[in-house]
Amino acid sequence: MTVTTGPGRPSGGRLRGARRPGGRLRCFLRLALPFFLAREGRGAAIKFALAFGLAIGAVWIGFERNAWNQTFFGALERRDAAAVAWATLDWVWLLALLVGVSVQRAYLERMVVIDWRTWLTGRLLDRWLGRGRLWRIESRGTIDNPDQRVAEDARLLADLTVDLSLRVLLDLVELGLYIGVLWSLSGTLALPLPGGGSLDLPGYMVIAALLYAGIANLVAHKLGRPLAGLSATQQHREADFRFGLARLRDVAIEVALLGGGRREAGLAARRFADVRRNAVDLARRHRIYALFQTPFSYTVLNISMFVTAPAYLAGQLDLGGMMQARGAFSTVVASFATLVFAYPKLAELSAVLTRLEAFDRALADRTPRHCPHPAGRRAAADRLVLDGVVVTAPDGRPLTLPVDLVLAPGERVALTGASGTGKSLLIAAIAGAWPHHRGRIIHPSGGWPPVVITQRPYLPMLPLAEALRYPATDLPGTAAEMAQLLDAVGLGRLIAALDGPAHDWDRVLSPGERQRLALVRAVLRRPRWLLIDEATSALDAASEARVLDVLKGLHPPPAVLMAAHRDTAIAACDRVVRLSSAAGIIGPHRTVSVDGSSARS
Ligand SMILES: Nc1ncnc2c1ncn2[C@@H]1O[C@H](COP(=O)(O)OP(=O)(O)OP(=O)(O)O)[C@@H](O)[C@H]1O
Repeated sequence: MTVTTGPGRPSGGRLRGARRPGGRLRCFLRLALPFFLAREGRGAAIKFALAFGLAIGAVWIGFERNAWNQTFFGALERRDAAAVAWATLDWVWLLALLVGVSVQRAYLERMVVIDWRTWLTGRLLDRWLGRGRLWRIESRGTIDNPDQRVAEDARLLADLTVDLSLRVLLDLVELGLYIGVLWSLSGTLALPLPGGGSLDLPGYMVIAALLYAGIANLVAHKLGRPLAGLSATQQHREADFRFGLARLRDVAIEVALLGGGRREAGLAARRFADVRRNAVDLARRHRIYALFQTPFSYTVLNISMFVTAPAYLAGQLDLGGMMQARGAFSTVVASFATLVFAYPKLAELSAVLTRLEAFDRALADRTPRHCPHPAGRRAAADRLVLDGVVVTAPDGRPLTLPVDLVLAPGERVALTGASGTGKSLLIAAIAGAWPHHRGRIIHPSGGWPPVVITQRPYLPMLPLAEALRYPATDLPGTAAEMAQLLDAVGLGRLIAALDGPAHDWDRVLSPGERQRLALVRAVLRRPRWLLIDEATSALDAASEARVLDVLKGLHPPPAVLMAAHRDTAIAACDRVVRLSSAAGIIGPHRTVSVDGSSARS
């Protein structure tokens, strides 16, 4: 037995778009560290190390190709045909090696992305769909499109982190390798001073390369900073647009009957206009960025010529040496200016982490599925007790007046009240799915959690027998029992479909048929506590009578709390609790027995 009390106002309102310093990095570490400690992560780490090793191999080949400049151009300068021919053969061999290494490296890199994404997706799914968080997050409405954060943001995070981390590591290796080469080729430049004399500048090419790349990094940061915010908005609007389209499939029949196709096209076009508007802003910012990045990329080689020319003119380098120094200079600049080339992707990564950070915080909600808090208060007997329970909206606004109720095993109580008085939410609160309530809900010690039948039952796209066992996979109910129950509720024609193919049952069955299947499913679970939310509202009188007969004939009889409007359903219960909305009727709730006498509950 456990007691639940409402947690009061949610703190979820801060989640949308909230940012905290270092939050993105912490969020990344929270997601990444457990992966590398898990078995899958260790396998991926080995693949990453191999990909990195191959990438270093490619750097080494590049290094050899750079040294090849010296050999080839030296031979050319000496007009040594044989040496030129050998150098050409070397070039072919290095190229073949480079192709092999690069292809295998790209493959391993993709495999690491797949492993990382698989683990990440599984973890996000487990956390999102576990402990009743799916509904809690949905009911607060503070996280937009969580489905797309699992599908799209996890994919982007895996892609971008593997790509960027490999790139940064390689840049560091290249930088270390080529700085030494460039330093040794630079020699010492004697800078003439205005008052006569000169200033000796050792390793001047290294200093020039680092200065040049450092300034480029600063400019890249200045110009690229707005890209992160624009990328986040783009991902958000794309997700809204996709969700709107996907939702249309669920309401296709209603849209068709209402003749709403054109209007829906207009609404979708309006959402797409939001996508487009931000995409244009993003494209403009990319253009500004490219106005800097493109000339930077194209001019690195030329600049390297101007920087290395003084050493050639001073006779410190021959032509081959100058060509080698030129290659080394470009590589040092390109590796040190890693920000310039990676900024657009870094901005995208930052946007993804901003979205995942808010999601991650919502997923950190530790409210237990069925017994929020405080646990430990015991009921005197095996009963469900509601003590002054007020159901509230997520913002704390009361939706009902205080409800007192005691439900004993085997009892059947009807919950009535005008539409919108909070019957469904009270049932959800008792079941632990609606955390917004005050007062105490004391759960019974045995047979809890209850089995709940909702007004619009959900049947997963599985073969019918499996859909009837959902969410369990191995209920004790046999095929014969299922068939008997289907027959009892007037759905004998579906017996043949029990082990047939999966269908989208929401589409191929009527609401009344789905309600009857939901009752069969609940009975198969042999409930001790049954919460029913207008589960016969779509049935004709005869079908409803059959369903109520099944309910009354259960042995041992479960305790039933049934939200109902119809007299027939109410008559099947021992007592009635009438609910009034907090905004409507003022006065105490009354428990009324069906024979007409009434008593304070
Ligand atoms: N997520 C929500 N946030 C805020 N208010 C909500 C939310 N869900 C429902 N409500 C409001 O709570 C009130 C009670 O809703 P509920 O569905 O429990 O009524 P009900 O008595 O079951 O109605 P009906 O008999 O029509 O099924 C309604 O006024 C509804 O607008």
